[in-house]
Amino acid sequence: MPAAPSESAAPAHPASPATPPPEAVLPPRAPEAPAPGTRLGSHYEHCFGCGPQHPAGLRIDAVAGTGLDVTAEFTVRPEHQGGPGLAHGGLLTTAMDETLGTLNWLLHVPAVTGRLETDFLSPVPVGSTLHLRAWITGAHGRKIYSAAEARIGGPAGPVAVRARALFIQVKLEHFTKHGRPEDIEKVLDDPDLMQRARTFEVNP
Ligand SMILES: CCCCCCCCCCCC(=O)SCCNC(=O)CCNC(=O)[C@H](O)C(C)(C)COP(=O)(O)OP(=O)(O)OC[C@H]1O[C@@H](n2cnc3c(N)ncnc32)[C@H](O)[C@@H]1OP(=O)(O)O
Repeated sequence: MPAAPSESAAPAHPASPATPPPEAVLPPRAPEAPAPGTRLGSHYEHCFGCGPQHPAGLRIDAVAGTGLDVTAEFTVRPEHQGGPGLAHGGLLTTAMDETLGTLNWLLHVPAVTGRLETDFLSPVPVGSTLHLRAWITGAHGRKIYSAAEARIGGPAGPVAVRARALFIQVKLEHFTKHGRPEDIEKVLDDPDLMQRARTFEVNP
């Protein structure tokens, strides 16, 4: 049997791809970014994370912060259970993903989650309101690094969930090329949504 590698052979805290490397910088808030305090609304009405039409969705409606940050609230409903009376962990990860995704509006570039790391620090009972906050920690090339936390009971309550993420900038074609055609067609027929999406059109 080969000898186990010595502990000194591995770094104590291997660098995570979701942690900004030294060459990353904090990007500027885009001139087109919504003003601080603006409700960001839903990017797609059937989105599980933010869509008002989704029957079991999280309906997250984030608010732009003054810097590269957003806040949101999410109340856990019975349809979000994993353990009896408790929020499902994957669903809490979705809440983090959605909140982190709204940071797109502050940089004004479309980006998708490449990597998302979540720490679950305490159980979250059904009926709890999570106070979410997400912020950008750096950017380099097409990579956007960010972090988020969810506190129970109030903006200063105990942290129940923590996350960090690597988003990758994409062109709008990412969505029109890969999505199910009938859903794409409906979106293309929606002038309001397309107008909102086109304001994103940049060259990543
Ligand atoms: C209508 C309005 C809409 C607005 C809609 C907004 C929606 C937000 C919704 C919430 C967010 C989501 O859930 S989004 C849905 C979940 N995510 C996805 O479906 C993404 C699926 N993955 C992909 O499509 C692809 O892998 C991409 C786009 C992420 C990357 O592909 P690519 O474009 O070919 O680029 P690629 O060269 O591979 O990667 C670029 C750089 O990032 C690094 N990189 C890429 N992925 C990773 C990774 N997981 N971990 C580490 N590093 C990574 C690469 O090493 C490379 O580094 P270097 O070589 O440059 O150093």
